[in-house]
Amino acid sequence: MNDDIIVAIATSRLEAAISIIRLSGKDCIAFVQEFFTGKILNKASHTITYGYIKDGEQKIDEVLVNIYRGKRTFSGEEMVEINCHGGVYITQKVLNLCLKKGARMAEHGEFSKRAFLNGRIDLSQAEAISDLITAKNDYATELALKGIQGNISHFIEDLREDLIQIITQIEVNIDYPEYEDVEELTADSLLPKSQSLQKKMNHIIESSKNVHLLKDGISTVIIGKPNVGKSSLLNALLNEDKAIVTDIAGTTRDIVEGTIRLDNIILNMIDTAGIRDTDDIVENIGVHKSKELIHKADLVLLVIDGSVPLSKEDEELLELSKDTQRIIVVNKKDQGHNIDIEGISISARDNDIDALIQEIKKRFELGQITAGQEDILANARQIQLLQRASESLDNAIVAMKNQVPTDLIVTDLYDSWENLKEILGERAKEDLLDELFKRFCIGK
Ligand SMILES: Nc1nc2c(c(=O)[nH]1)N(C=O)[C@@H](CNc1ccc(C(=O)N[C@@H](CCC(=O)O)C(=O)O)cc1)CN2
Ligand SMILES: Nc1nc2c(ncn2[C@@H]2O[C@H](COP(=O)(O)OP(=O)(O)OP(=O)(O)O)[C@@H](O)[C@H]2O)c(=O)[nH]1
Ligand SMILES: [Mg+2]
Repeated sequence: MNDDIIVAIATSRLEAAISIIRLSGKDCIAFVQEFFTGKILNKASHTITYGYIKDGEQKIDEVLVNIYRGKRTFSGEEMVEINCHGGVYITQKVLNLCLKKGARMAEHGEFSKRAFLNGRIDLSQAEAISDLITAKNDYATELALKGIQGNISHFIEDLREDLIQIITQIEVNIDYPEYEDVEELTADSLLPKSQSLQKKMNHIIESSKNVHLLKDGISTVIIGKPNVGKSSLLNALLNEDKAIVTDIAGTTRDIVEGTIRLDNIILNMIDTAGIRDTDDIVENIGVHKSKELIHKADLVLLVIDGSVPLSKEDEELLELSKDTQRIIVVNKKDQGHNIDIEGISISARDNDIDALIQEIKKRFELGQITAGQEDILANARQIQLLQRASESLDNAIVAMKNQVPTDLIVTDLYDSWENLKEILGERAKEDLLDELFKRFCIGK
């Protein structure tokens, strides 16, 4: 099955100057030679040849063809790229010809999947390729590029190296209890090594936790009692009249969303229904949703009307959001503030929101994450596996402290080992791979 020649349009499917049609699989150079006038059969790898794509005697397009001989290619097997004219129709025509001649349409991410299956890259590198394509800011691109170069692979390998040393020390002792050079195997000698390894793991887990903020943006919910100016704030941040603003309390019923970029920070904002006790059924559903969102969000903007004294509803919201990452926004500054609370003063109506923007930037100085910190995981899958590795190691540590027989300790250590392997996809099952590569785009 892996001998199939797969084909896909590898460029944007819009009208453009040039499109690349990418093929991968055994003997795909000979395959393309059948309908290409340039001579590529005996050309060296990584060369470009000019000619025409022909369907029988019929010229289809004037093209350049790149050939890549296995295994040193993107997919780790023989590849061809046809650079045709970038019209939507002409590109489709060349693709259809490849299909007619016997290639099959590539699935999402199948070129990268082959690169993985052919051993050219590991799973963390494959994920990084996908991340680079979907990256929306500099942090995300830098992180993804490091991942492609094997940054994650390397520090996971280092953890594995530490772990295997501990395991070996125990195994050698089990197998050759009389062997003289074996470091004396007491909990005293294994424990410090295991603890320092666990510390390394936990450090990586901690520093990786904010990565989703940087890659996917900060989910930001705007809450407050009715009429304080939540929708006005959303509109001011978005710089457009997206949400309806009126002086009627209870204007926003359902959530309104919008995304802005503050330098490299992406805010995915949600404007909610003002929170109050109400008999209106529709409004009540909105209020319920707003309360739920408070605990799901990465950032809560609690809006308070500063022109009037703090009300019971404000107090409730202050209490409800007190354990979240929260900014108290005191609105209607233009009317003069008549309130005693620490917060950021703004006037949403007059677009006077700079202080708030500065505060958000200060709270999320995400640049630090990539600048200083080298060892960072890229996604929830990887973090979860490292967490499991750390938990298994913890079991082993507890066992060591309790002088449990070493052959039992080894079982936990192997568990830890397996989880580390899975981060790089070494144990990944077929269905997991399918699931992962489905998220890639066609042609990647
Ligand atoms: N035309 C074209 N442009 C492209 C790609 C491509 O496949 N084709 N890429 C695809 O995404 C990216 C570049 N990434 C690539 C990664 C590895 C190899 C590759 O051939 N690797 C071999 C040989 C490396 C070498 O010669 O040193 C290897 O690693 O063994 C090629 C492209 C972006 N631009
Ligand atoms: N003076 C003044 N009025 C404001 C300011 N921001 C909003 N308003 C007014 O306050 C009223 C309510 O604004 P909205 O943005 O609809 O308030 P909301 O919090 O979304 O209200 P609900 O959706 O009903 O919960 C409108 O009349 C706005 O023009 C401000 O900074 N200063
Ligand atoms: Mg509103």
